Amino acid sequence: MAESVVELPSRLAILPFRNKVLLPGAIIRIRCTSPSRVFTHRVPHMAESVVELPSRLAILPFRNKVLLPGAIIRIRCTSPSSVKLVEQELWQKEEKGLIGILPVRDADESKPLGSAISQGTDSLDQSSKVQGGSLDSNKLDTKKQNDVVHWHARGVAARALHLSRGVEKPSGRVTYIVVLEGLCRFSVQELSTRGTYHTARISSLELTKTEMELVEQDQDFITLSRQFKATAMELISVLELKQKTGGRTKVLLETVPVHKLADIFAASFEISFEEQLSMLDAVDPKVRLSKATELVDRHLQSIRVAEKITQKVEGQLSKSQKEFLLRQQMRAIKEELGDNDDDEDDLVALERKMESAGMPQNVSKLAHRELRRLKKMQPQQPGYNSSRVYLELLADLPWQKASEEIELDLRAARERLDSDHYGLVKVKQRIIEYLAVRKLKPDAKGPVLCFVGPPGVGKTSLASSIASALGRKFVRISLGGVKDEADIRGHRRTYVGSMPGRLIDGLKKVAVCNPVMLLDEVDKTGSDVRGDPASALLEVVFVATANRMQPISPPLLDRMEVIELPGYTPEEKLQIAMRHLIPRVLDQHGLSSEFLQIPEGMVKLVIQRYTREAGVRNLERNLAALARAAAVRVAEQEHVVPLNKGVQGLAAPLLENRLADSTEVEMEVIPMSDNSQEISNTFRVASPLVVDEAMLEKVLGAPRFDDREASERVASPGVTVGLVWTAFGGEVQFVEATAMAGKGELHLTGQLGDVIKESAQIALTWVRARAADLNLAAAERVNLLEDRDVHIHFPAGGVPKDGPSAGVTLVTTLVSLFSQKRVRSDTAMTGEMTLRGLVLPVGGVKDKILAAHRYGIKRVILPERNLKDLAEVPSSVLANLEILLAKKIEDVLEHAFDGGSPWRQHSKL
Ligand SMILES: Nc1ncnc2c1ncn2[C@@H]1O[C@H](COP(=O)(O)OP(=O)(O)OP(=O)(O)O)[C@@H](O)[C@H]1O
Repeated sequence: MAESVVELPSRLAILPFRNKVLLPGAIIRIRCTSPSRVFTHRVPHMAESVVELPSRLAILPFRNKVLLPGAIIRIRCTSPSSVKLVEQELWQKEEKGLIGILPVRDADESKPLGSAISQGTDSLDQSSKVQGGSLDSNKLDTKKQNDVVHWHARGVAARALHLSRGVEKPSGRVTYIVVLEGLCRFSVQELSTRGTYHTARISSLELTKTEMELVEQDQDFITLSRQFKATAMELISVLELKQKTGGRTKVLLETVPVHKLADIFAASFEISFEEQLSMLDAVDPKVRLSKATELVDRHLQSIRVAEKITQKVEGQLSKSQKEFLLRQQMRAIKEELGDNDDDEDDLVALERKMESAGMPQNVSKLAHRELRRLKKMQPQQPGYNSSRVYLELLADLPWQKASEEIELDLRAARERLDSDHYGLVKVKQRIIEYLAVRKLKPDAKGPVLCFVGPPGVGKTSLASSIASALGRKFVRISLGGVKDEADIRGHRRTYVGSMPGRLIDGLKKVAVCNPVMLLDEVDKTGSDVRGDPASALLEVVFVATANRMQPISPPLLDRMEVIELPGYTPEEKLQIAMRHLIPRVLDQHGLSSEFLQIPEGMVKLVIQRYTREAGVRNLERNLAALARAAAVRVAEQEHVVPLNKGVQGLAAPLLENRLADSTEVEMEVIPMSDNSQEISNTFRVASPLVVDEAMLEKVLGAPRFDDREASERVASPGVTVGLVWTAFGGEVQFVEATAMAGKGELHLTGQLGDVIKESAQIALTWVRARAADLNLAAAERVNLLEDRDVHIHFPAGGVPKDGPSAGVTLVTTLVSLFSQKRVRSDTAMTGEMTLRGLVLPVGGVKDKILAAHRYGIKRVILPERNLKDLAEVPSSVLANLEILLAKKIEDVLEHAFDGGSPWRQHSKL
């Protein structure tokens, strides 16, 4: 490979590669199987200037065709005479082979043109002199004696660039394919036959070098060649644009002598035989140039004309195509609008839609005024579109369409609520009362019910139960994140980019005027949202949901009747799971208890180890994950695919084949119907899959929660277990404090509201003021000094915590920090405190106690004045908890520490 230059011989054996290229430097391994053809190829040397012609040449006649100098042509020789010629003159002679190509014209063609020779006899050795002009001759072939052909008196000497010999036929016949390159003109002095082919005595018609030099100085020649080159250049540029080629031709133009170029160009055009002959006869370079210029120019013009025509055609095509596309689009849009009538004017259609929309009179009046305005407008005019969209919307709204309110059957409604929801006794009772009032006084504008509670406690599903009890459609409108009231109410129509509000959108979506509309997350709207939708949309029954009451603006809250849904206890969750969630989840995954069983014990584990929420949303998700895993397993079971009858009839041969010959079973897709029972029956399983602990871990991962968390967190002094209330319901929160060198300042971290910051300041002041009463060793007392900063942190939960319920927790944390005594890890507390140490009651006690229960807390310290709230707490929860009541902060401290308070004596209040 390193050898830089390879010396090539002038002739090489050629191996053809079909659709493949071997590049220099590449290495390739091939298998040769075909009986070989032998190819040889000579690399052309365009630059070779003068060819030495012998005085005699073997002649290959070209019927009605001319080979011009510089042209390259590929011919197949099959006739015995030409095969013989190629064999003897080219194949055997290797590189020296030159032959003469002489045009012949069929005798029956019209009169010969230009110089021609006649070869009059069929005798082998006979020859005839050229007698100027043209002469008829009989062809040599004795069989065709009578066929008269005209031999042209001028020809072109050619050499073979490429020769290939075809495989010999059984008959012994061979064929040759020859690529010939025309070299120079000659004239025939005498034509004779040698064996089966002709030879001729010839003389070259090429100018000698000196003659050529003389011509090149001729002013006419210079002008002509300039003209030719310019035209040729123009042609090349045009072709280049069209085909992105031409680079090589440009090079030719610069390197090849212009009189040769004339031939090359002429040879590449499709011109008549007569023109080819006259080109061949143009021995004078000036004549040749002017003829070639004319040809090139003609070609150029014809390309231009052709281009113009295509452009015109293309233009017409694309215009009609464009129209077609636009029409298609218009039809699609019309279809979308439910308006298939192609010819109908859009506005007429709109008007008709408005007529049938059943708008009340005042609306209809207004709409028609708008329509009149619209009709006068141009579609391009600003405002046209918004006006149209507005009218479309008006026409689309369900002014008259209503679900027929069924006679409200309170007993059925109660049954429905009961069957859909476990527990929630008070909530359901309140809903029944609400429905009863509606029944007695259907037009009464009842309050908007607002379900408030943490996520996943059933707010949405209660609202949808109300809808089905009333026999109405249900639509949920999410108000989360709405900042601008216009988002709900809609923009003023004149506002650019105005849109209907979410309520109107919702109405359009359900397409009835009296749905039950759930305003979801009213607490998540900006505080300036205050309108009263119920007063505008009288037919609609509104129900709202919120996670917390506090952020709801008071005017809005005023119009709603709040029903609080607290979180569930683990026992309630278990019941909800067994009775509602598991059947629903199985159903959703096309399974039944025949396939998957989740025992109570396992559901308990899911509740304890994988969820710690107030509602059942994550519990439902985890159960769904188990069902998915089971569905996969069922689908994978190989031996249990007996299909039910209906399907079997259809798929039996396929299945039989599959089962017979392979381990892979391709199952038929069974159309899913609403009735999942039917689907389940299509497979029969030997035994159901029963979820165990191993499967829990495999599917749900390692347990996410355990009861040891509290004891681990409070292992060091300065940490306490507080109970707080968040948007997710009650939560257990570990409050941590530490002290360090500083200026006696208090640092607080965690997402905290102002009230808590105040509580922390009060707590620190209170403890520092009573430093003397703390039963502390000198070393520990150091933490209380004024050169110490205190840092308190409320970790975990990205939920801002506010509300004044953390006072007692903060004091306990600080006392633990300063006394270096640990609090009890099984005890959680809640309560606010005054500067003087009195414990005040707090809200959300039920939720907080539920949270403590979820976390496995055993003791809860509560303000004494929250005692009454315990009535709300399910007894199953209370049975597992020790409730300790505190009146003063000292009571809290007494209960919080192992072995009593680190207090020396109760301080005087
Ligand atoms: N008491 C219950 N009995 C039966 N299923 C319940 C009960 N409570 C909740 N669920 C079920 O728990 C799932 C979550 O309930 P839902 O979507 O109504 O919660 P939500 O309170 O509206 O939550 P969010 O505030 O996140 O919208 C639903 O599938 C619901 O049917």
